[in-house]
Amino acid sequence: MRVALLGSGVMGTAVLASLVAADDLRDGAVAVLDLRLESARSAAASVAETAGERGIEVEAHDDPVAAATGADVLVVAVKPQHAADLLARLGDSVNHDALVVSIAAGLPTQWLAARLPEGVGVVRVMPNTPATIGQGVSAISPGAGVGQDRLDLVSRLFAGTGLVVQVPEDLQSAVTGLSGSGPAYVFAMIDALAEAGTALGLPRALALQLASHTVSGSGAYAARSGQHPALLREAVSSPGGTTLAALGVLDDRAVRAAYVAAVRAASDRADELAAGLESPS
Ligand SMILES: NC(=O)C1=CN([C@@H]2O[C@H](COP(=O)(O)OP(=O)(O)OC[C@H]3O[C@@H](n4cnc5c(N)ncnc54)[C@H](O)[C@@H]3O)[C@@H](O)[C@H]2O)C=CC1
Ligand SMILES: O=C(O)[C@@H]1CCC=N1
Repeated sequence: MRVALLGSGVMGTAVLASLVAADDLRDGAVAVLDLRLESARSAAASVAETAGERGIEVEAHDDPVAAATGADVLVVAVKPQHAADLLARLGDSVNHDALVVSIAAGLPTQWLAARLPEGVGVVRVMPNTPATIGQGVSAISPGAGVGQDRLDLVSRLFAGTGLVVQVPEDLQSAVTGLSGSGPAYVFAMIDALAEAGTALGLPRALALQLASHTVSGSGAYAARSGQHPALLREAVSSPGGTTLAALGVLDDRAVRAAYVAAVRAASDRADELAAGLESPS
């Protein structure tokens, strides 16, 4: 199998690590494309060892046609605003039986399909940055005419990013608002908690360690325990104790409502990105 990874920024590089870990790629090839050849080279270098062990050839390109030619699967990993330009540059280099997988926020499969040769299947995926350490979550949605076999292939190719779930495409903006952008909300929380600890006299490095492990441990506990988070929160909150004093402050400052509004704002922005797209000329 030959895969073309189109865009080797933050997410493209994380997806590349997952691609080279997939059994479907054994003895295959990945062409990594970026306008900035240095970026493509550095992404390729980041997986060189694993790729070498698995007989996968990884090439760096700055020419879209050279990268896309002969690819069975093409992964679009440029910013949504750059996708039209990228697809136009691919010209006739995309095989009619190829599968295009887009991780770009907001871009509908129909919009992508309209810019690709007839018959090319499109799958939309929304990963998140913890994919970099294989602990992300990727939501996948098939476009028109994409069957279960090709969806299963995409699940395998993204398995190295972490959990893979399937959602109808009309839920992709909601997914983007929650898990796609979500790591940023959590990192902002870690930063704030660590700063608070430092202000209370903890050494900065220790405060950061305590904050990030509290978040990762709580996330793993919530995911694995099967208990509702309200019950887990209650188990921390002794009557008349320290936790309820803190939760009272968060309630006074409407932190819960702020999270709800933040996720909605991100989801609305994904819809806006889609609404702002031009029709193919
Ligand atoms: N960063 C994140 O947390 C997530 C990003 N995404 C999506 O992933 C996509 C990529 O995002 P990032 O990796 O964060 O962006 P990035 O800016 O880090 O990477 C994009 C790369 O595409 C390259 N590029 C731009 N135009 C190109 C073209 N015409 N041909 C070849 N290369 C081109 C740029 O040089 C850059 O290296 C976006 O569509 C974003 O919506 C999805 C989920 C999470
Ligand atoms: O901020 C963005 O637009 C991208 C999509 C999801 C996370 N980052």
